[in-house]
Amino acid sequence: MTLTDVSVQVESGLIVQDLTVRIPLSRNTTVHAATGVSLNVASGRITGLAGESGCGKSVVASAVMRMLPRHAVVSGNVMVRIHGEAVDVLTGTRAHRGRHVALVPQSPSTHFTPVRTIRSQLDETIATLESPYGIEELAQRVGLPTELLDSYPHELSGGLVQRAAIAAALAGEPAVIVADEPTASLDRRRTDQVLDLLRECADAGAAVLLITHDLGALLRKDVADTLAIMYASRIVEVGPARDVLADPWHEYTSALLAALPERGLKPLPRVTPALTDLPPDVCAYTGAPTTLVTRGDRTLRERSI
Ligand SMILES: Nc1ncnc2c1ncn2[C@@H]1O[C@H](COP(=O)(O)OP(=O)(O)OP(=O)(O)O)[C@@H](O)[C@H]1O
Ligand code: NI
Repeated sequence: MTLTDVSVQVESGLIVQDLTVRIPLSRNTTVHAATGVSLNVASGRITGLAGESGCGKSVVASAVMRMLPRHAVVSGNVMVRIHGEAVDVLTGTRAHRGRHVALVPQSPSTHFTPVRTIRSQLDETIATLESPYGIEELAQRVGLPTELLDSYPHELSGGLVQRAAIAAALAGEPAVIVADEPTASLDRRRTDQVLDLLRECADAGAAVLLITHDLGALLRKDVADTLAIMYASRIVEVGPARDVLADPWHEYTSALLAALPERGLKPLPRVTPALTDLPPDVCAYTGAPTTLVTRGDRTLRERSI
């Protein structure tokens, strides 16, 4: 089975098949923002998507959220399956946002407007999404003390605002939650709390795509079931998170792990190339022509010659 056959594995959840996104900047310059990205996230599971800044992680999130720039050229499939029924994200209506798929953003304080209380903004989300939940119920679910609901975003810590953002994401009972660097501005304790909360969301049935460049947190918390590693717009390997972290198959994954502070901060041997200047059909990391090869439950982009 290859990665492109993933649809048969996911009864409920998110399926990304061969997603390619090109963003024209000028007549001669195009950003190769995502190339042949295939990923699946089953209901009840967390799939981590990790890689350095600028490799295309948020572009994948934007495709799933239907938030790509209008002039982006997109091919491939993004589907949300709910009990076997598929919603085509790329061609369907925008109504799916918040209901089928919800975003937990990187900077929740920019997600909420500063001039209104958390309560009024959550109330609005609940009304817009016709949420089955009341505000107190949602606040309790994410561990946001209800007496803080009348605060303005700037009056709360980053961790608490992130909980409010997760409450907003849960309001529409989404089948899929895309968390794009949800712990980027948080200290270790609050990072761990948010990761625990995402685990609870998955345990309650959501398919969670967790975008991060913090492999250290994934190692520490063991929160992802599956882990995909992305480099210069392409997935270079994917497999059970524990296996990928303990025994990386791609040299880029090994380099990322060696660069962690707890592993000696070894500088990455190559800088990330500009995505405007990518060679076709070769791995930007190794320079070799590559194919995706699947062995058991792991897939690797490996040299084809
Ligand atoms: N709207 C856009 N217009 C033009 N280029 C874009 C746009 N959005 C993203 N890009 C480019 O696409 C590439 C991938 O960006 P993306 O934001 O997905 O990276 P990322 O992996 O999420 O990085 P980070 O970890 O810093 O968030 C980058 O080269 C970026 O400059
Ligand atoms: Ni990003």
